Amino acid sequence: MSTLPLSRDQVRRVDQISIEKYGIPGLILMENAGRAAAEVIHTVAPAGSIAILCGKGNNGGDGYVIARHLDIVGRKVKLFSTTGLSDLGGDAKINATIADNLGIEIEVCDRKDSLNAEAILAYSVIVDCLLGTGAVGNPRGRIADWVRIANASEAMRIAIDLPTGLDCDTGQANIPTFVADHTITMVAPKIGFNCGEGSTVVGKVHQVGIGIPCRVVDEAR
Ligand SMILES: NC(=O)C1=CN([C@@H]2O[C@H](COP(=O)(O)OP(=O)(O)OC[C@H]3O[C@@H](n4cnc5c(N)ncnc54)[C@H](O)[C@@H]3O)[C@@H](O)[C@H]2O)[C@@H](O)CC1
Ligand SMILES: [K+]
Repeated sequence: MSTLPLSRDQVRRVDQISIEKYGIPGLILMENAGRAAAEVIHTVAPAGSIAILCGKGNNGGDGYVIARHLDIVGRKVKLFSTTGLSDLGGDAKINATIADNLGIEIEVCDRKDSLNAEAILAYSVIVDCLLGTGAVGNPRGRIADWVRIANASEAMRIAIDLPTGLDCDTGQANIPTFVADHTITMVAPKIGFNCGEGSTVVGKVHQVGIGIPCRVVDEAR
């Protein structure tokens, strides 16, 4: 696995080259990402209930896969999503549908008055699948509200790919930024983890492979 940090554009190019040039379906990459992340979560937080906060992009898609694999190993897990099934798309929708079909609890909070801070605060682990490499600028709307709720909780906080709010390239902590105890990052660490305020919000970084060979990562540099 490559340990050289990647920029936002580079890591997105890695995914694009894998899918378009080498024909690895995005759904397989997401499955590998979610399964690997679930294994790390089960290791660093071997007990306790787990809330997974999902945005509407593929970072949220990872969250539905993570929920399924944690459910398989018997963990109490609940998904909180900013977006209902009918408004999701692509691989995120497929994995949300599977989670829903399996009866994994999903609470959709698509209105300001349905934020449900108490419900989230009841969990001992909070997993941030709100924004990943598709994020631009300060987290907005419900995503910002949930980051603030998570940061105020006493739960163990785990970010998937990168903490929501952290600029992947500059390490600027936008307002608000999820302050993680652990960050489980796909393919390679991101440049922003070690510059700006990055090191103050990523916690312990765990790098996981998602089935992309090193030479594809090199092509994207
Ligand atoms: N096929 C792939 O490309 C893979 C992607 N993966 C995951 O997907 C992530 C990237 O997914 P996406 O490109 O869908 O992007 P994101 O999941 O980061 O989010 C994009 C969505 O967030 C919204 N958004 C952007 N900035 C915002 C802000 N500041 N406040 C509120 N909403 C905002 C956008 O309108 C868009 O709907 C990666 O970080 C990784 O976790 C992994 O599953 C591996 C495979
Ligand atoms: K995230």
